[in-house]
Amino acid sequence: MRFLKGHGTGNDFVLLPDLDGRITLTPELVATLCDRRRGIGADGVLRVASFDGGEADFFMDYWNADGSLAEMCGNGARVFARYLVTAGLAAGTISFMTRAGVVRAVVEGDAISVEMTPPKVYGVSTATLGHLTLAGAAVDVGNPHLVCGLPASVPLESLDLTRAPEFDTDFFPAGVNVEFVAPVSERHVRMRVYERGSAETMSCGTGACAVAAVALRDAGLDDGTVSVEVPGGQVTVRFEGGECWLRGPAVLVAEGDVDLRAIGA
Ligand SMILES: N[C@@H](CCC[C@H](N)C(=O)O)C(=O)O
Repeated sequence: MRFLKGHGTGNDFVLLPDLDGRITLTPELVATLCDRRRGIGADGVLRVASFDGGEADFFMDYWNADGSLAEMCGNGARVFARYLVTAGLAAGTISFMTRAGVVRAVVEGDAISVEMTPPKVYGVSTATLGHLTLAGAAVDVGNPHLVCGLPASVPLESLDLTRAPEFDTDFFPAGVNVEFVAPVSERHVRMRVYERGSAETMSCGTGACAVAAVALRDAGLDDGTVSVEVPGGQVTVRFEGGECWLRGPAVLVAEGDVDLRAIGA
């Protein structure tokens, strides 16, 4: 099976070109491909499929590393756009379908901007990590997020994210991505994330949008740009006139063929 590997600020993906619809993905196949020892290794899989609906020519079929489906992946969308342009399948402003609706992407040199579902801050819940329980803002970015601000006494680097944070499953019946945030200034934050279905990742685009939305809300602003530092680099999130744009680097690093029998799929 032909694949490419790409990442956006260290959030990495196996891309499977499948414009003729020959690939049948299963949770087991996705989990095997994403296995960092037995497979290729990635935080998720992006199947590049055709779309026939008029609004877009392509469908971003995103799967988390554990084989679960998610509505949206912001970094994945940037890597998906990088693939379409590199493969000569699209140029200029690119539109493609996701499970959260149509997405527009614009290539700006090394960076790619993607128009995201405008984040909706809709409630308050908690996450528990060991002995630390934190209140957080629930944010919908097409997929669910819980944005937890850290007290100044708890350094971001000190968190043990090798284990999943506990959360209120009545509040988030479909699971949640949990962001831990340390402010740098009003419009500059640092974050780490524990992703639903992928564990700790180096970056999360929808998570950055959720965190930026909470930062702007806390500053009493509707519009503005927030810089979000993640372990894998930096992205920016711009809110303007009701739109939300995620911008950051997206690169393809390899391509090849994976032997499905050898990886036990
Ligand atoms: N890394 C992604 C988010 C991927 C989906 C997430 N794990 C979920 O289950 O909602 C991003 O860049 O947005």
